[in-house]
Amino acid sequence: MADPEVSQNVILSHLNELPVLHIKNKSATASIALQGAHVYEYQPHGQKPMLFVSDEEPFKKGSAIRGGIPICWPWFGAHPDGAKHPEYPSHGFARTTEWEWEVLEDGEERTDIRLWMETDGKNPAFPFPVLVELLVCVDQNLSLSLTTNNLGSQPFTLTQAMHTYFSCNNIADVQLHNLEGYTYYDSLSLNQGAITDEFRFDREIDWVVLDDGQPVGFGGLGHWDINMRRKGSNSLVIWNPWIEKSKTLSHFREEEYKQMFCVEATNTSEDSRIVLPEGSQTLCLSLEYQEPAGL
Ligand SMILES: O=P(O)(O)OC[C@H]1O[C@@H](O)[C@H](O)[C@@H](O)[C@@H]1O
Repeated sequence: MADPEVSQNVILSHLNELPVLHIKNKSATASIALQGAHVYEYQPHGQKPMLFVSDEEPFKKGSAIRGGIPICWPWFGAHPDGAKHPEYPSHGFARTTEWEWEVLEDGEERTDIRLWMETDGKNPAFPFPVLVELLVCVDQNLSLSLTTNNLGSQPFTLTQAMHTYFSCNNIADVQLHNLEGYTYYDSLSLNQGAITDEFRFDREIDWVVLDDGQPVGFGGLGHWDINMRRKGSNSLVIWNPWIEKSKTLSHFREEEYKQMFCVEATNTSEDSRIVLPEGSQTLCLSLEYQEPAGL
C-alpha cells in the first residue's frame, strides 16, 4: 500500500521502526523522524545532502539517531545529577520521545511542520510541566525554531542543543569561519583559550565556544559552503570524535569521522537559560548553502 499523503508535499512513512515525514517541494527535500522531532535529511534541489547520517544507523525505537539534527533537550550532555543517576540519558529525553505533529503550511516552495511534546512534571529527572514545540521550515533554507514554554509555577534551568551533523567529503579540508576571537572550553583537556585562526579539525574535538550568536560559515566541504545563523544562542559546541572515540560510539562506522562534523547551536555552560513560570525560551537555527567564493 502506498504511504499516505498528508498534504501536497508531505508523506507519512516508516523507516525501519520509526514513523517519518518526507517532504518534497519545489525548493528541497527533507525527512523528519517523529521520534525526537529529528530532521535527518535536507537537500535543496541541485545540491548535495547537507546532513550526515551514519550508514550504521538502525532507526530503532528508543535509540537516538546518529546523524541529522538531534534535539538535545531539556539538558545538554550529562544531567546535572548524572553522577548519582547514571540512568538519566545523555542529552536529555527529547531525542528518544515520539513527538506530535501537524503540517502548518504547505506551499509550492515552502513547507512548515510543527512538532511538539509535553512533560507532566512527574519525571524526577525533569520535574516541570512544559510544552516544547519545534517549527521546521523547509525551503531554500532549512530553519528550525525550538520553543520551551514553562506551564508550571517554578522556574527551571534549561540547557539544550540542535546537535547538527554536517556532511563533508574529507574532514581534513573543512574550515569553520567567523569564530576568531571567541573563547573555547575544551571538554576533553578542561583547558580554555581563544580561537585565533580559522578553525580546522586535526584531532578529537569537543569544545564549547561562547560567542555572540554571530553567523558562522563552513567551507572545504566538497560541495557548496554552508552558512549557519542562530537566534537565542550565544554558544556553540564543536565536535568530531576522530579515531579512537569513533570506535566506541553507537551506530557509527569507525571511518565515518572523516565524513562528518558537528557544529551545534546550543544553550549550555554560561549560556544556560532560566525559564520563568509562564515564560518561554526560543532557540532558532537556519542553514543555507552558499556558492564558495572563486567558483
Ligand atoms: O553519543 P551522544 O550521546 O549522541 O553524544 C555525542 C557527543 O555529543 C556532543 O555534543 C558532546 O559534546 C560529546 O561529548 C558527545 O560525545
